[in-house]
Parts: sequence; structure tokens; C-alpha cells
Amino acid sequence: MQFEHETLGQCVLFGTGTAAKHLAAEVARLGSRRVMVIAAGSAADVAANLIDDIDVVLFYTDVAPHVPIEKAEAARKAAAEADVDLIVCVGGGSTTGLAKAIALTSNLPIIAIPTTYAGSEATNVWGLTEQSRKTTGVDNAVLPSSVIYDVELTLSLPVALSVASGLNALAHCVDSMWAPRADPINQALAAEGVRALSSGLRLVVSNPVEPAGREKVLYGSYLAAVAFASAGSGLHHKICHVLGGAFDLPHAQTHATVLPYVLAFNAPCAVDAEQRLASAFGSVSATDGLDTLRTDLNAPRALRDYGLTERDIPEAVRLIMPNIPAGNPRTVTPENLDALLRAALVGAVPGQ
Ligand SMILES: NC(=O)c1ccc[n+]([C@@H]2O[C@H](COP(=O)([O-])OP(=O)(O)OC[C@H]3O[C@@H](n4cnc5c(N)ncnc54)[C@H](O)[C@@H]3O)[C@@H](O)[C@H]2O)c1
Ligand SMILES: O=C(O)CCC(=O)CC(=O)O
Repeated sequence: MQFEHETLGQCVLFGTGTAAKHLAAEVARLGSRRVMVIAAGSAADVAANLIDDIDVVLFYTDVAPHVPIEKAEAARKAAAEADVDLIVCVGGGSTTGLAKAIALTSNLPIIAIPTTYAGSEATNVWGLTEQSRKTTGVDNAVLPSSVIYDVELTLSLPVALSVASGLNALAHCVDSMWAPRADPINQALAAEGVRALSSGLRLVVSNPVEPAGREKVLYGSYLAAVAFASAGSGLHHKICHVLGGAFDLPHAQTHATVLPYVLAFNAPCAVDAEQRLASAFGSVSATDGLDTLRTDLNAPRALRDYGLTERDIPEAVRLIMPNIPAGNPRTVTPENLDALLRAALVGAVPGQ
């Protein structure tokens, strides 16, 4: 065995009903006196209940999907004007993404309190959207110093969104098997992520307010994000970033829909990854395992349900082709990529 693996350093505090206590302790440990809280929508009420014991100088709610550059610049300006020394973000990946955009240019530390399964809190990856093009990058300045997981904060996530977000996490695991920096450590994390996510998501669907399933999914989504941060973006992520940025498709649902098509595309050329995934799903093959899970979860099926049209496909192919990751197990051509996207558009049987 020969590989190079980097482990990112952050403090992870996991519990149920413990977020306020953990937040006060982390803010004190980091010595912060001027906290900016970012939280939008229902997460704003959640955040308001967590901050009694910390010094908040700015409560910021202007969050949008895929971090439009204008929103990032406004938030950076507000943080500078309020002279904040720490960012606390409470919410899904869009909220964490805005905190990261501020940290990217200011080096401010972040405490992330996630309420979805996107996993951005555990990566050093940032994303910004400018004129319908999503740019992503890697910078340790955006890695949150601390992550506070509290299962109670996820109980309100509707089942359909929980499934889509959980499959976004599952996509981190699957893509980590063949991404540019895949190695035995991130593959082991990804395989354990698949096990936790597939059993946890089934429990969430059968009883959304029972913490046991939510706990497994939150744990699995952390493992998934660590694997993704370490392995890098594979073919699946490159496709989804173009679809999200250029066609404004919803992030989690896009991942959930595209994943079986990328798995069916790569699996025949990635025997080791296929076997690891099949074993983690407890299935005869990786594609069968994912297919059964998606049926059990009533997962999203077709990109046309989220706004993509047949007319968009040539442009999507044109934008994705220059971003195909080096070392993808199967050669990607404009023709086979076009076929993959057309199948995902209508929800055809993956791989046929
Ligand atoms: N940088 C990374 O490593 C990374 C990883 C994954 C995702 N992302 C980014 O994150 C974004 C997507 O994140 P997302 O899928 O979490 O979506 P999101 O943050 O946009 O949240 C989706 C919706 O869920 C709502 N919501 C969140 N938590 C809730 C809760 N507990 N109860 C009820 N409603 C809740 C939000 O208000 C929003 O309407 C994308 O921009 C994506 O690129 C980044
Ligand atoms: O922060 C981003 O926008 C880029 C990373 C990302 O979105 C990961 C994913 O596709 O789930």
C-alpha cells in the first residue's frame, strides 16, 4: 500500500439537546467577544435559542442557495463593519457556505451548527456563484474550527428534504471511491458513511421525529464530508456543480437524482470501489444497493422535476467536459455524458 493522506483538524461535538451548552463552551475556548451569527428561515429561530450565553454583535439572515457573489460581498462588508471576531453559522449548506465566503477573505474562525446533512461544515471546500457559474475552491481558512452536531436541530427537516440531503451525503461517499485523491483511509470513512446513511435514512423515513435514525444520518453525513474533503471532487460532484450553478437546480435534489447514473456509469470500470460499496450497502452490487435504497426512500428520480430541460443538455455537456476529474475510472466523452444527462433528465433506468 502506498498513499499520502491529509487529515483536517477541527473539533467535533456531537449530542442531543446539547448545542447551546457546546456553543457557549466553544466560544469561550476560542476567546471570542464579537460574534456574528448567520442563520436564515426557520434556522434563525433555532439560532436565537442557542445564543443566550454568548456576545453577539451581528445577527445576519441574508442567505441564498449556492452563495451568490453579491450576497458574499454584502456579508463580508457587514462582518467588517461590525468588527466581528468569530462567525457562528446555524443552518444548511447555504448558510455554512456564506460563513465560508466571509472566512475566505477575512480568516475569521467559524463554529458551524448544521441542520441538514450537506456536510459543508466538515470540509475546507468553498463555493461561490457569479453570473450563473459556480466556482469552487479549497482553502483551509474556510474549514470551521468547531462543528456542533445536535440531533434535535434536525428533527424539523421535512422527510423529502431529509432524503435528498442524506443522498447528497451518500454522494460524497460514492464519489470519494474514485475521486482524484481517493485513498484507503477516505474509502474506509466513505464505506462506514454508506452503512450509517443507508440504515439511518430508512429509519428517518419510517419515523422522522425519532432521534435514533437522525443520529445515524448526522454521523454518516459527517463521515461522508470528511471522506469528500480528503478525496476531492469526483465526476458526480463536477456534474452537480455545473447543474446547480448554471441552471439553478436545487443542490440536494440534484445530487440525489444524478448519483445512480454516475454510479452505473463508473461501476463497471471501478471493480474495487464497486465491491466496497456493494458490501457497505449489504447488496449483491453497488447499483442494486443504491437502487433498493432509493426505492425504500422514495427518492427524487428525474432532473426535469427540478427545472432542467432537454434544451439545457448540450450547454451542460459543454460546461462539464473541461471539468472532468483526472483519473475517473471510465473515459468521459461528450456523447456518453450527453446520454447520462438525458437518462437523469427523465429518470430512465440507470446504466441502460
Ligand atoms: N463546501 C462544501 O463542502 C459543501 C458540501 C455540501 C454542500 N455544499 C453547499 O451547500 C448548499 C446546499 O446545502 P443544503 O442542501 O443543506 O441546502 P440549504 O442550506 O439551502 O437548505 C435547504 C432548505 O432547508 C431548510 N432547512 C435547513 N435546515 C432545516 C431544518 N432543520 N428544518 C427545516 N428546514 C431546514 C433551509 O431553510 C432551506 O430552505 C449548496 O450551495 C452546496 O453547494 C457545500
Ligand atoms: O461549497 C460548494 O458549493 C462546493 C462544494 C459542494 O457543493 C459539495 C457538494 O456538491 O455537495
